[in-house]
Amino acid sequence: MTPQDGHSHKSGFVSFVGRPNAGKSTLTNALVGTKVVITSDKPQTTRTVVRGIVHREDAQLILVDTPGLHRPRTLLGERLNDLVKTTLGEVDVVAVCLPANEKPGPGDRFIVNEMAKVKRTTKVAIATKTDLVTSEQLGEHLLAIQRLGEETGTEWAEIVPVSAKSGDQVALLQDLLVGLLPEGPQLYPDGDLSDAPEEILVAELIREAALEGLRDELPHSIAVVVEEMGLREDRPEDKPLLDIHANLYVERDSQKGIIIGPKGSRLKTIGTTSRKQIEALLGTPVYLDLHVKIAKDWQRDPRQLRKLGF
Ligand SMILES: Nc1nc2c(ncn2[C@@H]2O[C@H](COP(=O)(O)OP(=O)(O)OP(=O)(O)O)[C@@H](O)[C@H]2O)c(=O)[nH]1
Repeated sequence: MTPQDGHSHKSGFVSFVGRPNAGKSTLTNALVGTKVVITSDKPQTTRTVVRGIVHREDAQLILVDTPGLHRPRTLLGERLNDLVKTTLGEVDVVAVCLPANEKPGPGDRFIVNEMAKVKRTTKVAIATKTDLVTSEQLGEHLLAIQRLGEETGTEWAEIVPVSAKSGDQVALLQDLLVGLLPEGPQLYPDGDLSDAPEEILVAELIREAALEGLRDELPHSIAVVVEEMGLREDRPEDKPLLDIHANLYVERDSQKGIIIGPKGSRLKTIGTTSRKQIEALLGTPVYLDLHVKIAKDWQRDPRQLRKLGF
């Protein structure tokens, strides 16, 4: 955190939100550039998925995904909404992408409203795709963004116009985002990371359903791993079915009994509840095959922890 040469190092998490096609992925790639890692399944917490990491001498900027916010209309119930809010609360900066060639609409307002509810996270507005508009139109757009902030009670730390396509202002945006991060050490080593964000979200939804109504130390003893996930073959195109095989790990036999419940009733509820949420999140009917297993004292065993995704 305080290297000998006196320069501070910053690190932190930034989440790009915005409705579909707002330009989040393109901007992520533009920021991350070619020399660094894109997409990984390494969760900061169990709720966030790393999309890309910007490695700099002075900072590490970790771009993470916010599940749920992309598809507000298919969200089911409050739990998924809570999931979104928790995720936004866990990052340092949340940046909403608002394409310059479209007027901010109800979808944008929904997202900015959700952002406004999360007090501690710094909020940034990014006007994307600036190459598609004239400077006059861009001026209008920036004013509209400012108004959207005022109307929703959102305080923008920055409003930044950028074109990921032409590269215009991308470096400036990177500097501004780094400037908003707290001091901190490098959090991720360089290296290849694979992409499995949906498995992690699915595991998290199952874990949440399993935690419902549990008290004391048991919640910390639960981990969920999605072993397999794939569309079932031989299904008609308009009737897809997603097969998910997942294991729910507990530490002790007695905990297994609690999770399963009388005649399997609790496990059944966990399966039904989480299946509905997964279907809402992924937009596909799901067949969920869920098993409870014992991983003895997994919290104290680094190898097991790694296997369980921690
Ligand atoms: N002209 C122009 N087009 C862009 C720019 N950024 C993104 N696009 C285009 O806009 C479309 C959507 O971009 P994405 O980056 O996939 O948007 P997204 O927000 O990640 O979309 P979802 O994954 O659906 O949430 C693509 O066709 C991009 O090529 C830009 O700076 N300028």
